[in-house]
Amino acid sequence: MLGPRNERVFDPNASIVLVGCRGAGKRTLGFMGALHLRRRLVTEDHYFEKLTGISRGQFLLQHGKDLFARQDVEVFKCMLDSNRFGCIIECGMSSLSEEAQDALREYCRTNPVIYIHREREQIAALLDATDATALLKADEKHRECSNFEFYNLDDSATHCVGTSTSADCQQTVPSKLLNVREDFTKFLDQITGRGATKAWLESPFSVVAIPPEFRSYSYTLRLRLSYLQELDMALEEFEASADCVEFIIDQWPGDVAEVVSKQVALLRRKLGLPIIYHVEENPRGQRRRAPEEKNPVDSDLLELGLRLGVEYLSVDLQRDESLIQRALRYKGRSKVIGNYWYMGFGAPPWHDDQHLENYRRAQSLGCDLVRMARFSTGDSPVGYLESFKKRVEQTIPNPRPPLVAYDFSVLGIRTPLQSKILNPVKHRDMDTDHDFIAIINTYSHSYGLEFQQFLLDPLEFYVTGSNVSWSLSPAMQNAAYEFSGMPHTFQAVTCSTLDRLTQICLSDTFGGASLTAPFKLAIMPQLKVKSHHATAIGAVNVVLPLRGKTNAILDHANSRNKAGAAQEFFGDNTDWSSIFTCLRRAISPRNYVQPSKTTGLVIGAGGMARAAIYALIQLGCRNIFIYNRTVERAREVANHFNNWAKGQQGMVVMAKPSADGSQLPTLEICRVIERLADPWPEGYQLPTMIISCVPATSLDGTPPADFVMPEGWLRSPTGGVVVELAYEPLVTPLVAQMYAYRDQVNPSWVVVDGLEVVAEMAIEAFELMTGRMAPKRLMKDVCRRTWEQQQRGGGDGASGLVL
Ligand SMILES: O=C1C[C@@](O)(C(=O)O)C[C@@H](O)[C@@H]1O
Repeated sequence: MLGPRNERVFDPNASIVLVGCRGAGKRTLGFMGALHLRRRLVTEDHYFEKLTGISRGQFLLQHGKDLFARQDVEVFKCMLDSNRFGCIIECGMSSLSEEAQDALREYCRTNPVIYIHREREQIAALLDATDATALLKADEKHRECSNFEFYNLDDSATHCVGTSTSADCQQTVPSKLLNVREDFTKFLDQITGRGATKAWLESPFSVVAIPPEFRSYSYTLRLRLSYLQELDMALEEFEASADCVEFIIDQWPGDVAEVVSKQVALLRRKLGLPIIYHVEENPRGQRRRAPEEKNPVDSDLLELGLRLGVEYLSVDLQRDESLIQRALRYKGRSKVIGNYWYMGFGAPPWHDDQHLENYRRAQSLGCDLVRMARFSTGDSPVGYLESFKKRVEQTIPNPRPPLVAYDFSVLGIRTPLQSKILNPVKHRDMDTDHDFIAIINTYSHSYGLEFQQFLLDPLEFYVTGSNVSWSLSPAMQNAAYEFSGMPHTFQAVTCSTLDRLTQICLSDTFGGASLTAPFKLAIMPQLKVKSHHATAIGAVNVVLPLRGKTNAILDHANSRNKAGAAQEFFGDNTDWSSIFTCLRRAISPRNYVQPSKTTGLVIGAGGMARAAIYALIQLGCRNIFIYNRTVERAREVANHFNNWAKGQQGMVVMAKPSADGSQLPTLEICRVIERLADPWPEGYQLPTMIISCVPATSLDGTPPADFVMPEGWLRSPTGGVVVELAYEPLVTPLVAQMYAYRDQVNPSWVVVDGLEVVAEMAIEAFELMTGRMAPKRLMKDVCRRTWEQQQRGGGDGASGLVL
């Protein structure tokens, strides 16, 4: 039997509609979404005024309630109709009327309509107490006239970006909406289908570029709703414990849709992993349900998962046909995993034709993956499963969905080596009675086994350059290897000749290296492949060997963590991306980049300054100023990027203010400021993003760069972000100045210190070099602790070989 047509794949540019109660956060999300997808934001209020010439309030006053209601619905329909593509449409209260809801239902056939909701108490607190209950009741109707939903999780906690000491959380980000933006933009990428392609194009060796089912080994962290409901541990503790998380719904609380939506939102935010959404048919410890009861409930729950835009929906193919068909019809951009579970005694052995038949059926239904698990009493030697997988490959034509297959017993999955992908694992602190399949296997244990069985190899990684003995990278990387069950080593090697570096790289056990001066530029000609970012900047700081058997990038990416001869190398630049990440994280919504207005300032003209300029360009900033003591060097850097910009499509032609105030078009995106005593250039906004790329202490006997900002340049009324790259000392003159300025003049400034940036660099380098998700919190913590030890003169910090 063939699967049904997928009814929820829309034109990638189809306008996205946001509906929901007042106070749910539609306007803010609409604004974020429009910026992210570079679309026009259409709001109902504004559209009403555009069409009628007066505001809704005025219309109501002038024409009375009935005429207003009529007009409102007409405007609403017209708004949807005339903005079918390229917009984010924020609906106001009109979406509560029946006629508007009919129009939305119709719109759902061609466009995503997202129901935005959040904690009911929060909405109620924002509403007038008299109408709160009625409004919230009416709001539930939005579920029936939308095809997606987004749970807008509270983001009111303050966040530490970088801290001078980890305890005091000095640099609190003023923006409360940091996480919301991250959550919502990822959600939009998922439902529009641009996420995977974007990740792959941006950085093919990044962790997110390869979906878990196409990685050489991948693991699924199994988390049950019943377990999560009782959890007394922060979800963050589960970070980097797998490649994806399987959320298993194994109980049905009264307000199940709310509970499930919230849990999905929490998992997304705290773990940042793709979600497999599974609805268990017969959960252990729960009462047995009759088919008439469980089929409609579970079918609705499956649809809820799809509405929440989960990456994978897990559907049991032994269940009711209409439930399966409904899930497939509604799947949208989610991938469907078709399951066959043989849970009890008497499961057919792997050489039984039944399994092949099952696989064929899953394939013809259009499942994206097939998962088969059978209860084993020791009746089926491991070789049988291997033969079955070979049979699938030999007898079933392509495209064959990836296969996940394993045996399990009363002790859980028999061996994590049985299935290469989506191996079930649990968290190390989870009691064994919480999951009957994962039971004892954790990610690090399972991944470690791949090395013990020689399927993967211990490798050597380095940070190298002429002055690396104080690098914090060895401590961070070695902690991350240990966490992930990898027997790799990472060391600092002081060396300054290319010959010596090449010797290191050509070793069969070379895994990759972080580079510092003098190699960032010198190594460029030796690299077979470079990321386009590295080419644009003209420098690399991470190299890794290419050991794939073919030229395919996927092959090279999946050959990481394996030894062998390598003649070719890949180079990337994580200096820019870590500055980018830190800026993006710290910028407040009021300072979101507006290409024609926002200005950035970079201090310095070395390799890091280039990376900082590139980060600003990638954030959309087109007015970048450079200040450097040696003006000539600043000019060279500005010329480099202005020339580069000429060759780029889509660089906005900017308006340059002329002496008489008129605007002249120009492609110049970088300009040099010659003197600190100069006033901020006329016609340009004051900078809201400032990155200092000069060492605070001198390494070579020249006087230290004790840079501080001229007060006149700091007058941005909305504040901004200052990123300091130096961390010796951590509180540089600039950081000290900004703390004082924030306390005394404008609290809207955010300061990101050098340790935050260097930890981010190490995190990104780890992910590029190993292809595994980094334990970010652990690495950040080790970074600060090691730095503190070094300050106290502890021996553990400074290390490394001199070659
Ligand atoms: O600046 C840094 C930090 C670093 O030198 C380190 O010690 O971790 C590694 C470099 O690749 C990076 O550019």
